[in-house]
Amino acid sequence: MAAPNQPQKSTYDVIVIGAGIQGSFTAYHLAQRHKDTLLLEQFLLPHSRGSSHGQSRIIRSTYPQEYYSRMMPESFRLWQQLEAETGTTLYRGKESGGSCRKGEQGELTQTGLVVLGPRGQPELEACRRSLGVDEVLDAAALAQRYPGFRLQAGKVAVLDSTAGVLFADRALRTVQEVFRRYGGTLRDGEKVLRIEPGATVTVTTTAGVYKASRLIITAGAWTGAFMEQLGLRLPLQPLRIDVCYWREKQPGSASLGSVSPCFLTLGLSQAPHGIYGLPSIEYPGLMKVCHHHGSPIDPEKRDQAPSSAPRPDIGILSSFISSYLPGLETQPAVMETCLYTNTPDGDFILDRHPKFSNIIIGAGFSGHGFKLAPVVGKLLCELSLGEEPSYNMAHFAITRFPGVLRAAL
Ligand SMILES: Cc1cc2nc3c(=O)[nH]c(=O)nc-3n(C[C@H](O)[C@H](O)[C@H](O)COP(=O)(O)OP(=O)(O)OC[C@H]3O[C@@H](n4cnc5c(N)ncnc54)[C@H](O)[C@@H]3O)c2cc1C
Ligand SMILES: O=C(O)[C@@H]1CCCC=N1
Repeated sequence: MAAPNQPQKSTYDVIVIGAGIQGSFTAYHLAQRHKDTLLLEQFLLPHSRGSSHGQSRIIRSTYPQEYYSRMMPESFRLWQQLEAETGTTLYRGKESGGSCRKGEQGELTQTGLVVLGPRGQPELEACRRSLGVDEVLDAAALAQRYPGFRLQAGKVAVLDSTAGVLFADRALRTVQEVFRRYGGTLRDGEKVLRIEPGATVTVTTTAGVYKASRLIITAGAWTGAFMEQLGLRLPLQPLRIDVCYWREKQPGSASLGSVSPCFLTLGLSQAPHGIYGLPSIEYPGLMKVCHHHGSPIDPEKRDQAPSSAPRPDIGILSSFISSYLPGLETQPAVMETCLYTNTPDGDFILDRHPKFSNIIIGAGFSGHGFKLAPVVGKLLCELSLGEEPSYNMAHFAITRFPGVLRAAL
């Protein structure tokens, strides 16, 4: 809020639209580099209407695609740097300390992560290679290590012992605090209504008009609508995700609550999009197990789905749980909602607008962007400052989608 009788500042070096984890980390990098930065958020913070809310997200080194696994060491380092800068614990994993400790969040465990799938499945093999390990665990080896899991015939597990759980809400709050500490301006409860491109970009919100020589759009599930305004039809599909928490049949008996690893599946015929799970943080005794997919949704209407609407995800999860996690009940005890914004290939969009090179887009995080937000923010910052990005950006380019450019120009 500007002081009474003082005109509100309206000109910045850079404006970032959307204070989810991607916009907040982008703004953090810009402010750290002494750019006068305005971060705009439509909702009052904190809010639970986008993709970055909730207590937990998986962080892992392993990825089937090497262009993501190559970014993970830097991402781990930047998360640790933020922890050190603020004296805040942001995740529980091997690097951040021992195996079991009592903290604000209760009894937490160094989790690790197992990737489950058919023996020899190409993406599972790529995950194994990304970790530089030879070993795969069969059913007996996995059960010995993690008694809650029952691997089905022909399936194996690859262990990523670097993996852990990020405390998502706390991470978001922390990065925004540091952004402000570096001199950045965060205005929440202020929705962007219009963008006028040009050498100086003009941004009109519900509360004011701002100008900057650079603009970054990280508006999550709302990004597609902005892009239409700017002559681009990006293939972004918002999905409504059922976030499900499952109770142990006998509390403590299945070693699933707080002491299980994270997991994700690849190449299971019963769940081609994948299923993933995390030990309990938000609800003691419940395990978070979700389908890596959901139903198409307009983000403005996310809460209008009738409670009687079919929930195919629950059937897929129940069947997976009865086979692989038999210590859990087969109906969820708690269900919440979150949004993914998917691209057709599941890769992010991190690029300049093809016509307006001072407008940068960070979108399409396809349900796996949180862990990489420190690096994504750095890349979006570099793109906006006209610098050579630190990583090869070919997989994140807008031009990989035919037809998008023609619509723009
Ligand atoms: C259930 C679930 C589980 C996940 N699990 C993992 C995981 O384990 N590991 C992992 O790495 N990733 C995970 N992800 C993915 C990760 O959370 C997302 O990729 C990430 O949060 C996307 O952040 P974002 O900043 O792009 O979007 P958002 O958080 O949605 O931020 C966009 C912001 O822009 C604002 N905005 C939009 N329009 C306007 C406007 N007109 N004016 C001003 N502001 C505007 C929105 O209000 C919103 O706050 C998961 C996602 C979900 C939903
Ligand atoms: O990115 C992650 O680790 C999670 C689990 C796998 C699917 C998506 N999100």
